Amino acid sequence: MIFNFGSINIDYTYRVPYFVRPGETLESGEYNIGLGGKGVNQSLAIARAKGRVSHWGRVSSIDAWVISELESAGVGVKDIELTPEPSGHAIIQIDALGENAILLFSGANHGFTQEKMTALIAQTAPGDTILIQNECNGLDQLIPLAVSHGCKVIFNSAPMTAKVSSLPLDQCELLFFNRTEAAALLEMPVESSAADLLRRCKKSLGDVEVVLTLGSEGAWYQRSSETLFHAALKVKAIDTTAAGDTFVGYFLAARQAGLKPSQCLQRATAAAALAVQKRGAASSIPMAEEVDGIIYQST
Ligand SMILES: OC[C@H]1O[C@H](O)[C@H](O)[C@@H]1O
Repeated sequence: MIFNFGSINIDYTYRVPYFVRPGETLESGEYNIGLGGKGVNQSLAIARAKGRVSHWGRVSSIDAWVISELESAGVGVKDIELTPEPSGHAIIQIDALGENAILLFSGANHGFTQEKMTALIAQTAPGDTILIQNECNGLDQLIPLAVSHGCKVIFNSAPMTAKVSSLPLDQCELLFFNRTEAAALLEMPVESSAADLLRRCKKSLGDVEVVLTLGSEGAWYQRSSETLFHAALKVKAIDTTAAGDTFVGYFLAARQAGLKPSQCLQRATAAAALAVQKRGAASSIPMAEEVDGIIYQST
């Protein structure tokens, strides 16, 4: 079982010709409300990939429908708390190239107490996996707590903020970064090559496993002296929202099923290629059969 300590957001998505500029009022011709949040997207991706996942989260009681939606997708929901605070939400602009710009309101995602985190970790067993992104509060407490309980911590540093550099990342088992996140954390130029970023990761984080995602280029996996690359499938992106989350979820479900890192990369890149061809966050995450199909066609 993967326990995902993750955000739950309501996404308000607007298609725009370009991202709105300071002082400008820009009209959007298309608008959609849907389920999102990096945490929820990753839980759904694990479940759609046929992995076993239980979501730890907080959402407003007004948005209790989220729980039914996750449950019917196969995500464990018993530790999702309904709150009096407003849910986290995101205002997402999608431009003509399918790229996104996201404004985030944390809401209930930032209401975890130390007591609650201790209770969540207390129900795990040594060897369990805890997945974390950077949209909930308390990570500086949760990571050491999970590690001291014998859990394996997997961290996706999205969205990147200054606090990530103060987290005990060397205590994690596996880290997912994109190029911008890795460069910020390692204090390197964003134009740095993947090889340089990975070399610096090894120097700073030792033998922690690292997956470096490079969007339409592909993704790297590194562990000790083993380094692997898998190229992305060439597709036309219409909406890149949640592609990174889809990648993380599919990679972890494949790992949970005992596949080799090269196969985890293959499934994750195929799933992300499908996700960018659909609109929305949670709604764009493919089912395992679609991923099987695209892998079959491309080999
Ligand atoms: O990664 C995509 C997600 O980022 C933000 O958290 C939005 O909620 C969106 O669903």
